[in-house]
Amino acid sequence: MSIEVKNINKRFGNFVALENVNVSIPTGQLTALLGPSGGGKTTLLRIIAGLDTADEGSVEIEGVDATKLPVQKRNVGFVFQHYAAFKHMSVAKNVAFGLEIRKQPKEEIRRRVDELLELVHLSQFANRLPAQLSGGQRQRMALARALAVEPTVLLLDEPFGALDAKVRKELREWLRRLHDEVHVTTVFVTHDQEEALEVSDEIVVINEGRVEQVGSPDALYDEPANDFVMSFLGPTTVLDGKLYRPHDIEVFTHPGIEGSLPARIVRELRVGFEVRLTVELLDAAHEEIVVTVTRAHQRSMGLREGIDVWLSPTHAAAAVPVGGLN
Ligand SMILES: Nc1ncnc2c1ncn2[C@@H]1O[C@H](COP(=O)(O)OP(=O)(O)OP(=O)(O)O)[C@@H](O)[C@H]1O
Repeated sequence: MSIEVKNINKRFGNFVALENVNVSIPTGQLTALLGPSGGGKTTLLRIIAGLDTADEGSVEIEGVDATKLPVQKRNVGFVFQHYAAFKHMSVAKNVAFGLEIRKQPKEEIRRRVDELLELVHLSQFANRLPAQLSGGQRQRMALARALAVEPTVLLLDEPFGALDAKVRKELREWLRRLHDEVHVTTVFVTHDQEEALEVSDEIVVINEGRVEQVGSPDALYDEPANDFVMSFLGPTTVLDGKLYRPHDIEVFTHPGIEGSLPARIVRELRVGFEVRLTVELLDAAHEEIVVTVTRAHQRSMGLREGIDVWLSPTHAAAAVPVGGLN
């Protein structure tokens, strides 16, 4: 393991920001800290970096107890949402900065900067000033600068958070490919579940200062530990006291499927290729649930407002009890 976080507790006054947090972050992987705003992700990242100290607990980096080590001695690289570049220095100089203060030979620095700029696809902008770059290019420069000193771990706090949705999506694909090339142990904070599912090898879900679940994107999606994790990863609906994903509920236009529940379609809403059907159960409680089907499926089955249907979760559906166990 590259980073071992053990029994971390952190309070700000009376407020508990992290409670008994234990996380093992594997070497060479891309790990996401995922969770809602205010959950404690940044606080945990800052404690790993040495920018903040925990009240209790320890942090080990590559087998070394780093709990009391100052930030400069941890050999970590960071990139934050708003990256503070040296405005008067060229892109190449910004990337070279960490190497120059370490007094590396000039030729070696030039070679390394060229290599890094190529890695982040900024070679043609080497002589520009940071203000002459787009937001996405600036974040790529920040990554090159953080990688220059060959950190043991790279810590990214919502590095693409301030960018528009399209650039964000491009950069997350780029980050994945970059990581496949350099394999540096990377921890990145995000509140965007799609970003975490798409980019990471491992996800740590953090909510209200506690770790809710740790696992691969597939494990989290297929076997969410509880209703919080399941609903944080995407839309859900309640059927028979359990939480399901709306596309995991099958709709039949005839009765007779064992365990299926009679219902009536009360609304339909088309969103792109899918159709969200609001369906009212024909029981005493008249609960409304949401089912999604493809447009083609809706057409072929004639699923329209007002018709009676029968509902049954698919066999492979992930399901957790509502208000389920942690
Ligand atoms: N220096 C501080 N003093 C007091 N409270 C703080 C301090 N830093 C963080 N907090 C509180 O600790 C909680 C966790 O904050 P943190 O920034 O770690 O959350 P987060 O999960 O990273 O959220 P976001 O995605 O919004 O950045 C928040 O309620 C925040 O207000």
